Amino acid sequence: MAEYNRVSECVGLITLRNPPVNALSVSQGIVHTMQRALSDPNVKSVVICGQNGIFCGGADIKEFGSNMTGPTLIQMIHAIESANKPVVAAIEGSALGGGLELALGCHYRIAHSKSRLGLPEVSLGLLPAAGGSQRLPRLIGVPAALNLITTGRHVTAAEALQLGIVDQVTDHNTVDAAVKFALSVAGRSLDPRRISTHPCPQQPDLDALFEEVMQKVRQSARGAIAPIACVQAVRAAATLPYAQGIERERELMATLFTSGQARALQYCFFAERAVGRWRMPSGARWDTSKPRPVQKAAVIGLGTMGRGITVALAQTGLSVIAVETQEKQLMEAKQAISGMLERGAKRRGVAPALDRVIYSQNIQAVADVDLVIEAVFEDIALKTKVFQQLSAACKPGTLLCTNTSALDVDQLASETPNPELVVGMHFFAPAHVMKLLEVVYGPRSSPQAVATAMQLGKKMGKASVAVGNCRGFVGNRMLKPYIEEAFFLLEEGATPELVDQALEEFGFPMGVFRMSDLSGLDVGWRVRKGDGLVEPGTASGRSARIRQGRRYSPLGDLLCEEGRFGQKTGRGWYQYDKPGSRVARSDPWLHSFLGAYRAQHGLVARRIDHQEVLERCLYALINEGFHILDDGIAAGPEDIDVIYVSGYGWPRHCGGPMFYANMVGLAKVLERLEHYQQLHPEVPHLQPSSLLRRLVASGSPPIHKWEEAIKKLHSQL
Ligand SMILES: C/C=C(\C)C(=O)SCCNC(=O)CCNC(=O)[C@H](O)C(C)(C)COP(=O)(O)OP(=O)(O)OC[C@H]1O[C@@H](n2cnc3c(N)ncnc32)[C@H](O)[C@@H]1OP(=O)(O)O
Repeated sequence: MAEYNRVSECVGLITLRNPPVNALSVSQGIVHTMQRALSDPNVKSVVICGQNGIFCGGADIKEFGSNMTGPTLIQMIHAIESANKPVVAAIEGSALGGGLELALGCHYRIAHSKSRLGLPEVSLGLLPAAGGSQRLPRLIGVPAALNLITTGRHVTAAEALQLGIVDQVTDHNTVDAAVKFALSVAGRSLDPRRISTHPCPQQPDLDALFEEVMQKVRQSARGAIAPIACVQAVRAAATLPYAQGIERERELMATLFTSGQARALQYCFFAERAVGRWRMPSGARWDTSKPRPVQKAAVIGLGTMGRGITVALAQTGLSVIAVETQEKQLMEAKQAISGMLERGAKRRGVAPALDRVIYSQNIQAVADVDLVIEAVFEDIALKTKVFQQLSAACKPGTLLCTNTSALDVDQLASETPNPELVVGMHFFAPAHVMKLLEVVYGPRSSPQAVATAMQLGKKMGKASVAVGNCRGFVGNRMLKPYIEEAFFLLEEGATPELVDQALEEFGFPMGVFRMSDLSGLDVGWRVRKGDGLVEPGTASGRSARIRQGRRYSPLGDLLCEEGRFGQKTGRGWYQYDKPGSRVARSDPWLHSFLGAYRAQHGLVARRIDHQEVLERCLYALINEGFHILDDGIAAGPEDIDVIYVSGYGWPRHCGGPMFYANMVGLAKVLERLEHYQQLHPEVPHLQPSSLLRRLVASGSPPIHKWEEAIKKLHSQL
């Protein structure tokens, strides 16, 4: 996996060969090839590069679960650093994690201008434990190293040069430049080039710096342990001799390596890639379905969602026709979209894509686009009308996409002459920022339409997940029982503060009630009204809380009747200084309202602890996830987990709801659902899904075997 050649007569060239990213497999022969180069008297210096334009993507993450043998990365890098001939890293593509650590063990680093470097181990629940946490602060100073190691961000070659990580940046052939450089430094003393022998650059008030960074990291980590261990490791670099620092790095890594969080984060890494390999129940798949090229798109309806989608498309390099029928709204949208494009461009240091967007009041302007995204108000009659107009206005073959969070994609498709061209593209607000996109296929959507929407989503930088058509698709369908349980907990004695605190301690950025205040209580109220669940009046007792044969909490409706829509009205589950304010404060009115409500309904408040909040809200959500898998709406648990981690704030270090269920143990989840179902028989979403029961009965297979197990279980039905 490492090839050795001699070039320019006296330079040993070691090429890492382990496609696709030249990950450092432990069995790799770098040590062996290094020994060859060092023992060859004709070799004066050595260059290490990677094949196919990528230096090295780091340690092989797939190997983390297995028993690893052979020289450790630390030993290998140490051997390189102690070599008595100069070793130069020729960095193209990526030098990440163990890849950058290997480069830091080299005496010099030459990078291509388009390469990117970083220590992203923290995002896998780890720390740079091949000496990276000890060498980087010695090379670039404590503050910069802390920033890179605790965030895991990748830096450009230009920034790496500025920080002092690399010695030279080239626009030309990197290996040639490195070989030339290696020849020029042959014979020079290597002592000043061995980073591990340097002290960390002096830093005034080190304690205050670490305290400040630790506080910041704890706040943003939301329960993740790796960022904290990263700070501790850098602190060791700043305060201890290298050998002791390495020992501290090893201890910290040992704790992280076997933690559930590292497993969860590594699962997320692979799950994000797995969702790109989508498949539909019809048998259509990513690798046999060719996407259509999309150069020109249109967005219909320029409310909040339409504006965000327009910005996302334009920033991806597409020409966009943005349509809004009312002149005033069109002008307002134009101003807002231009502002968003300008701010985005400023952040990314590029020119704003203002001229990529053409504004029109006329739907006929979409005549020659390749794809349309309809983003009008969430009303089936209005969307149907728009779809009919689009079918008449667009050139044959134009893909028609609807941005809906709840409506039936198949029903809309049936209103067009070409239902195979219709898919849902469910964006999340703000659409140019949020990473998630649900691509919703109906029974008649063609594989090509799905492939095109998935590819467009990927180009926009979204985690795009293909899902089947059902009420709420995947994300919102699972959210419903989660929210309902939270309402029931309030009826039984909890407060919004208690529920939110439990969920935020678990790792959600916002608890369910703060989130509801942010998105607006009126949104759910409108949906419940549409479903015929909202009854005006003040009926009391148990029967008033049973609707359509199941337990129902009218608490949200009652708040809406009071005009409490959340942040936008300055009152909701919390109070705010003024409408639009974001700082939620506990509201005594709400507490006395809850007391009066319980009294009116004959409910006696009891003490509810965090564990009950988590079990009832999370297990109800997870249970719906099992229904979704059973129904074939999501092809596998990874699809659900990516949706929850990228769009719903599920803490990444818990891997997503299905991974979490797997980690807690399916039997335990089943037992707790059964327990709560006995206590609340009128709550159908606490009734364990038959798939969960069948998986437990078949011995609770690990998550990577669920898909196979589900296929087997389905074939037995
Ligand atoms: C201690 C720990 C140490 C010392 C470590 O080094 S931990 C690993 C640190 N490295 C990383 O976190 C880098 C992870 N990889 C990436 O960020 C990206 O893959 C990339 C920037 C290197 C390339 O990106 P891109 O071109 O978009 O390609 P993909 O991301 O789709 O990846 C292609 C396939 O390669 C697999 N892959 C990538 N990195 C690794 C790795 N380090 N170990 C094992 N496999 C890796 C990835 O899963 C893709 O596989 P398929 O999905 O195609 O099967």
